[in-house]
Amino acid sequence: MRTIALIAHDGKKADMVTFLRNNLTLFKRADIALVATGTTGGHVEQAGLTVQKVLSGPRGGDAQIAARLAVGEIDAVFFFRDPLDKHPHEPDIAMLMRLCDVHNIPLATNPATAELVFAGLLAE
Ligand SMILES: O=C(CO)COP(=O)(O)O
Repeated sequence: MRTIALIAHDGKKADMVTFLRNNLTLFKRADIALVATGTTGGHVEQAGLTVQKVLSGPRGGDAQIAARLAVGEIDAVFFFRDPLDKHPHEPDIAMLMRLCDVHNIPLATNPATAELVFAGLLAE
């Protein structure tokens, strides 16, 4: 079972939904579990997928996902960041990205990279 974390800033949520819809059949595979920050998770559900939702990002959701990946519970993070907007929880975002590097967890910050990482995960 592979677990993928899905996170998208508000300006990138539409991109996340498009990415999920384009890969819906593959995401529905029984051996892939999804976890998402709160608001992103709602969009994931609307796209037709089952997802475990944690808190919204600004309320600590990024930190929850970071804690889980630090103990080996998450295999990849698809985090569609909006580089053109400010975020009050920037320290949490930086922490999540840092822990991906500390623990060598694939981190895709845009759909093009996510396509490649997802294909790699499926090929394993
Ligand atoms: O803020 C986020 C990531 O930093 C995303 O949080 P939401 O999915 O709750 O909008």
